[in-house]
Amino acid sequence: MAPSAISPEEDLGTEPQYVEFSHDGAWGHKREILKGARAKPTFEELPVIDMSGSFSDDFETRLRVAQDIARACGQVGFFYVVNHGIPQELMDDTMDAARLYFEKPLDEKMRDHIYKSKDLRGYEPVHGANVDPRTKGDRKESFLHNYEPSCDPVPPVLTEAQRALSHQNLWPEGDSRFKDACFRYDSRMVVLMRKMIQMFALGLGLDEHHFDDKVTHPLASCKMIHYPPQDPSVRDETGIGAHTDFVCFTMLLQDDVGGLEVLNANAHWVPAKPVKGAFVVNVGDFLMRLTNNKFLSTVHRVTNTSGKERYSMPWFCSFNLDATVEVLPSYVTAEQMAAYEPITVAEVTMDTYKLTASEALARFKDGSLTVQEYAAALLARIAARDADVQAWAFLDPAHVLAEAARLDAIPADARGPLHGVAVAAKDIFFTKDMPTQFNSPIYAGFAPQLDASCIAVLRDAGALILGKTTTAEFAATNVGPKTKNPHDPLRTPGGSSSGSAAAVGDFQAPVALATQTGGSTIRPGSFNGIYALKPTWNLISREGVKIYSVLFDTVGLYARSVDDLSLLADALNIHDDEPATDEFSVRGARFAVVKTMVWPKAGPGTVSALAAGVELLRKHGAFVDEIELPPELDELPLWHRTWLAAEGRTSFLPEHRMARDQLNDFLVGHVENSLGLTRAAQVKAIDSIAAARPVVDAIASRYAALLTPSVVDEAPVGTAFTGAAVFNCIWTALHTPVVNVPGFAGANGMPIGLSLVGPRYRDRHVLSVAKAVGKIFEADGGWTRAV
Ligand SMILES: O=C(O)CCC(=O)C(=O)O
Ligand SMILES: [Fe+2]
Repeated sequence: MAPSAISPEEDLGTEPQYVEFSHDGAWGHKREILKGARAKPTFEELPVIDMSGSFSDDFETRLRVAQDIARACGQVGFFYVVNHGIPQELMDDTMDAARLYFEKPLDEKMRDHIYKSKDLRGYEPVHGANVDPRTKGDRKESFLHNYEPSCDPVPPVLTEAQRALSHQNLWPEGDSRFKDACFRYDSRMVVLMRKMIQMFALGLGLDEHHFDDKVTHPLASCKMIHYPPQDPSVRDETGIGAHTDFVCFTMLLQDDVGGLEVLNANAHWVPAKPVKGAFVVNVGDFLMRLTNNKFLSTVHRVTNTSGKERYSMPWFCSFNLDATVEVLPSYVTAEQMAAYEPITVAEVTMDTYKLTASEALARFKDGSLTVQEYAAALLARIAARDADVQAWAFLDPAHVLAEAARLDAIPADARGPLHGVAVAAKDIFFTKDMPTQFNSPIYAGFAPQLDASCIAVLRDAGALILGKTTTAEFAATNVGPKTKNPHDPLRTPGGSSSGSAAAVGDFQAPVALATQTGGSTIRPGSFNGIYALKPTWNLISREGVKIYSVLFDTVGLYARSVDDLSLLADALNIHDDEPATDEFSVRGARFAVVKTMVWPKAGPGTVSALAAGVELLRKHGAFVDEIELPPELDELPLWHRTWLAAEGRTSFLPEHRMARDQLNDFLVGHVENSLGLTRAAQVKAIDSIAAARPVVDAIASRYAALLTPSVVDEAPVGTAFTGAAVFNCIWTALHTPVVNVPGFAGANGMPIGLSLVGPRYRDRHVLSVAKAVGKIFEADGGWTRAV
């Protein structure tokens, strides 16, 4: 059957039919269409409530209005209010301001795009939103701004914390008339909102002022909407898909065109016909929560088949961002327990981009977040930070949102274990839907139509591949791409997985794919203050990843929590022989600190981080031995370098032949064997490494993990040089699993991590150790994440 967003009650057969809608921010709720004998008593029109009595000095008069409102909220969830005190002229002027705004050329409006604002304020073009995932998007453009305390006739006094929470608007540049018009309207609407809240309180049997202190600086926003006419024969497009409003309640101003429809209990659509001078008021999800479902957050939609342009302006009302929404005690009974946990407005509306992958996944599962909302929050974060961080080699927001809509449309029981988890991929992993260019001019515009093996596995598990992140050329040089360290834009994020580490460190993606041939996963992990896993070599397939060294290249992972690394490890089928314990205990465990043969290179930051790490482990009841690797392994770094040159000589031959002048000198040197290395020396190097592996495995097996530096020091200043990999290439050559654990700080406050190392194929064990150790290092290591 062709998808249909319009009039689902047509073609009713004997099978039950449903209307689907989005509720509490998630699509997939449904209500059965009931006809004839099965129909329940329900509303067929929306009540009109005269507000004039609410302004009376007489309590009984106010109470009567409040009771009318409460009745409407309980039976319909929608009503008109007239005599509300907002002058008609002000309504008309604000509508005119909206019309004028939408008449501007698209490219001008796109300068105000919501993705340029961290709080998703500003302009959203036609099809930018897609409430009903069966359609190609909402046929509407809108401009969203929130009420600003400065236009409040009762200006709130905000604490520092409240100011930090508040949402920032994005106003069109050089258009103060538009902004002034919005402020004039808001300064009256916020007063009406407070009056309405008092009526709700009274109607709910509470003191009239019960909620007053929750609306002193409310989260209130005004969305100006323009619905261009839609073609009635186009079935996969609608004005706005069926939904309930997320907020406490909405006060909607609409023009005389019509098109808003409200779903009654029989799943029939009742038109909310335009009534001159009236607001259409509807209950939102928060008010439904407060009243333990007594007030109805009613489903509604807009289809504009009038042939005319339609304009509307919902004013969305919620409590203060730091106010708690909890079920009113008077609505909890022995028969009816509280249906909702207490939650602050901020918790439900903000900082979605900060969720870890595991947290986001839990919210997709409980239906409180859609992948589309999550993707939009990440895109907004990216838009707000991209000029400073520049982590992306390729990112197409429209494609990300389309993918998110596709994922939202998957029925709950068919969703994968990584459903909706957003993954950033270093631009050396092939992606079938995005270019893959290795930061090499030779491959400009290159777009293999195939996913790298691990991308295919992640996608199959339901991951949302966000985009491609910057890399050093072919992930094979120390020359940084454009990317800056999110903790200090004057410093390198490290390399070669520069963009992946910076994106995760900057909350632009919860997790990312990296690779390591020398120190390309662990070093940026340390520089950006995140967890990094370099698994046992070839545990994650490298098929579809540009090759530097077959024997060293290792696919790695980034996250801001060990749980997220484990989540990815599950999806990538990474398992030890013996299942790792969930609750590894540092107390009583034995660690070995290994300074390694390159310790003289350690800077003051790493010297003190390692000392602090040892002290913290001991303080928490661990035994820490100080050990040395056997002296016959002293040449490991040299062997690594020698063998790498052998493989580089092979790997970059095509580029050398095709475009030598566009290839980095270091890689040209590989192909031309500029170091004059003999094959005999290279064979000896790799054989010596191979012989060292079981030796080091045996040492590592005696301990919970080896503790060793991740870096020389904090990220150096400048972005041209990505830093030294001396502390990493040893473990890359040895193929051992390594986890960078953040928590320490250098002389300039930049993050420094330490590496935990285990024997080969004990990756899950090392992760479980890293989880326990990470808690300690993050709590007391001296560095806290603040970007
Ligand atoms: O435009 C309308 O009439 C309704 C808009 C709406 O429901 C919304 O933006 O939530
Ligand atoms: Fe709505």
